Amino acid sequence: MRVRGHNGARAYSSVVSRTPAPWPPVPTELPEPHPDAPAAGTDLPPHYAFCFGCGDKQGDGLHLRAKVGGEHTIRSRFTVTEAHQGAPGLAHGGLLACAFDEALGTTVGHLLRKPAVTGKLETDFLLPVPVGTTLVIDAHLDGVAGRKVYASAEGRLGADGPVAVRARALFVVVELKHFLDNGREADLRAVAADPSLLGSRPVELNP
Ligand SMILES: CCCCCCCCCC(=O)SCCNC(=O)CCNC(=O)[C@H](O)C(C)(C)COP(=O)(O)OP(=O)(O)OC[C@H]1O[C@@H](n2cnc3c(N)ncnc32)[C@H](O)[C@@H]1OP(=O)(O)O
Repeated sequence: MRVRGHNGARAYSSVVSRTPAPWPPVPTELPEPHPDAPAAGTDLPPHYAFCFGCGDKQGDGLHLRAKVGGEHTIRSRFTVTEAHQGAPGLAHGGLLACAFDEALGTTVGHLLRKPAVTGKLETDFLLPVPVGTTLVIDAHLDGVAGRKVYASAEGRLGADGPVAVRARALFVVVELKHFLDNGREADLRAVAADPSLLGSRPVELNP
């Protein structure tokens, strides 16, 4: 059914439907984790010190921490602080989406051990997330079709709490050239000078 957006543009009601579309949207294979993928129970260090999602050097970042779960899952946690507010005392939805981007990207990167970037990220916000909450995000690698990698996640208000956010994402596997060609030179040089800024990486980078 066609509906009209507020600006008169044509839209399709399926875009805003709560009925989930088939996922993954194309036929995929679910590969075995890479032989060098970290074992279940491994705590994963930040992948880049200045990453807003996980970096230690981002004061008001999310400081997400991740641990390998089962074969295709990684559990991440982050605690919502005052710096993450959208409405008084509540997390900003865009920052919650950032947390899921990070949790899903970490899952893809560590289990496949290939560099990949987010092509598409969908979020369903089911419950408000108050400041002080630790959001526990369980992310799952769902399937691979060529360079396209599909992953999904749900985030709970505490480990045993209700699901507050769900997300699904498409990642696209890229060459290292993607980062070298597009990254700001000063930051690439900083990493070359101090490789420890890249604390956890699925492949060796040598910018
Ligand atoms: C241990 C490591 C932990 C890392 C955690 C990091 C978490 C954070 C991750 C990020 O936030 S990454 C930053 C945000 N993302 C970007 O900056 C990506 C910007 N986009 C691009 O650079 C390019 O558009 C992209 C590399 C995604 C694709 O360009 P390409 O020219 O390489 O590929 P192409 O456009 O041919 O797309 C490849 C396939 O993906 C499909 N595709 C790409 N974008 C899509 C999209 N948005 N929706 C649906 N399909 C999409 C595309 O149709 C195609 O499908 P087919 O193979 O079937 O033809």
